[in-house]
Amino acid sequence: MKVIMAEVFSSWQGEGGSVEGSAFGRRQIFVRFAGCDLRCVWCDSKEYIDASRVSRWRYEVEPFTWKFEYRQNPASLDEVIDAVLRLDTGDIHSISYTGGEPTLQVKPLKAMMGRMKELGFDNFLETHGGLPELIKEVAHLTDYASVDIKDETARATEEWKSLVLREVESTRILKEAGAKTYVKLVVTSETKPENVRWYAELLKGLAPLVIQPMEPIEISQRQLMELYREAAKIMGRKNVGLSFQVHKYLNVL
Ligand SMILES: C[S@@+](CC[C@H](N)C(=O)[O-])C[C@H]1O[C@@H](n2cnc3c(N)ncnc32)[C@H](O)[C@@H]1O
Ligand SMILES: Nc1nc2[nH]cc(C(=O)O)c2c(=O)[nH]1
Ligand code: SF4
Ligand SMILES: [Mg+2]
Repeated sequence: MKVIMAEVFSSWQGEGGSVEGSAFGRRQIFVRFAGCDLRCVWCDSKEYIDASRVSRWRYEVEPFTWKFEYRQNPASLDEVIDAVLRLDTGDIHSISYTGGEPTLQVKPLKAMMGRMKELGFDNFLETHGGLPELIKEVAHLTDYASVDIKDETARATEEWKSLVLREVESTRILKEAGAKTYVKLVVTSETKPENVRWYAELLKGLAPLVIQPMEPIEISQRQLMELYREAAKIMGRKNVGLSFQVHKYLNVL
């Protein structure tokens, strides 16, 4: 089976804060799929969102060395799994599937998740959740899920409100399938408190929320805490947390 890959590397999970379902600080092998159907203005993986322009993928040869080898796309599933297994250091909490949007290539994603479970690994899915029909295909193989809600300021799509509703639906599907799931909201200084209140109403009783400032950070601490408080007032004080992209500060992948 073929898949359009971006990269495979070893790191620790740098996002997620301290809510249930987060794997923040855990060792992971990251499998980054090429291609995305959204266009978040602040996306830090822009070079991978047009799959047709990702002619080759890279895999790290040894953890934390920044040494890569390159292969042509499309990759075979077996070569991707080999690249993952050679990075297994015996302390791996879970395999992170990210992108781009991993669910867009749902057939190889599903096959790979099934294979990694057989090999004894847990699966961590990082997704925008905009495609609940595809989430349904992999929910039973997902141990952990981080589902983004795209704020209006991300300008991810013209159909922003319906995207949010689909993301909430994906969260519901993952929870019902037994995946430990949290929702991540990237915020900017332009994020409207009324929008955060809307997301919080939708998520209340469903899944915890982490609020993650867009990098590079431009939102003030005061604004950030105001958004936090609005969400916590609706969802409950134990169901909201902050998340930062810590890997960027520590200069790891
Ligand atoms: C590159 S995305 C890939 C997974 C999926 N497409 C998604 O958006 O959830 C991985 C994570 O990085 C976050 N992210 C990307 N660029 C960011 C930035 N500039 N600041 C903060 N978070 C960012 C996304 O919100 C998402 O949670
Ligand atoms: N260390 C590290 N943690 C991450 N958490 C989410 C990431 C992603 O790009 O999906 C990511 C990433 O690229 N590196
Ligand atoms: S959904 Fe994820 S990969 Fe796609 S543009 Fe937004 S942040 Fe980037
Ligand atoms: Mg990233």
